[in-house]
Amino acid sequence: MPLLELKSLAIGYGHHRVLEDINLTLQRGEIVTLLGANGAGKSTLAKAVSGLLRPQAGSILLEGEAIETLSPAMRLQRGIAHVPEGRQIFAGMTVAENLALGGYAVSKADAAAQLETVGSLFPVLRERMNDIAGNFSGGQQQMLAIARGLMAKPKILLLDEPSLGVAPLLVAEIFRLIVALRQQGITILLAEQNAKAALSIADRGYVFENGRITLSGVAKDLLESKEIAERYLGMSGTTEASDAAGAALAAKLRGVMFGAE
Ligand SMILES: Nc1ncnc2c1ncn2[C@@H]1O[C@H](COP(=O)(O)OP(=O)(O)OP(=O)(O)O)[C@@H](O)[C@H]1O
Repeated sequence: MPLLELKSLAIGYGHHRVLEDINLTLQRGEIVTLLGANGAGKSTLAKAVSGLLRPQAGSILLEGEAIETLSPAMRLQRGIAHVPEGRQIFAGMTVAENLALGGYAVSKADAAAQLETVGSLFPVLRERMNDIAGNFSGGQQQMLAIARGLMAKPKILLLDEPSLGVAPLLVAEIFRLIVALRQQGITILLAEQNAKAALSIADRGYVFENGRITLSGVAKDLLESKEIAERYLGMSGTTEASDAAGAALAAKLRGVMFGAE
């Protein structure tokens, strides 16, 4: 049974339908990336999973149990933590205060244990516990946002554009950190515009276009397919689609684009 399963999900804002017929699975221990251009609906999907948006149709199953009617707080208690786009840290508060808020839903003992884990994952935060978060660089604020999410002891971490507004050197560190989180047993759903970086650490990926998933597959195959890279992921200069998997995906892409397999 998948850890998380989205079935025929439709999501939107009022009468504005953004996503239609979304079917997606997340297995325990996976990093799965959501790819697509600006406005493709990646954040919208993340909000529906964490409960900030109610789906208009379809279901969301966590370990086989429907959760689409649960509040965000209840989903957090069940193990889904959302690290939103733009970080949304409490800029006027200290690092320690931000982390304490992240741990509000777990027991004191769990929060203390998570604080230890977070401290060892982010030495830079441990050293600056009493500093005001708003004075941090973009990358450090992103680390704090991830750390705050971890304080809830999640099974699933929804990371929305963690590389946005972060200096290149720190971007690499953040992606390394995501891999380290998976090694600690956390399952990750990663929405990213930095498709190449996301696919290079992910197990699988889903491509969003025109409100639907137009393509999904093993991250390595998506990364190696030149056609997909150029047409769907906005990347150029990647290597030829040299193997059978890449060619198969390219054929599928032609099917998607021209309505024939
Ligand atoms: N609060 C809102 N009310 C109405 N429409 C919205 C709202 N938030 C997003 N949208 C619309 O939903 C669509 C998908 O936006 P979304 O933010 O999910 O895309 P995205 O793939 O995450 O892109 P980005 O990386 O730019 O955030 C867009 O057309 C956007 O204008």
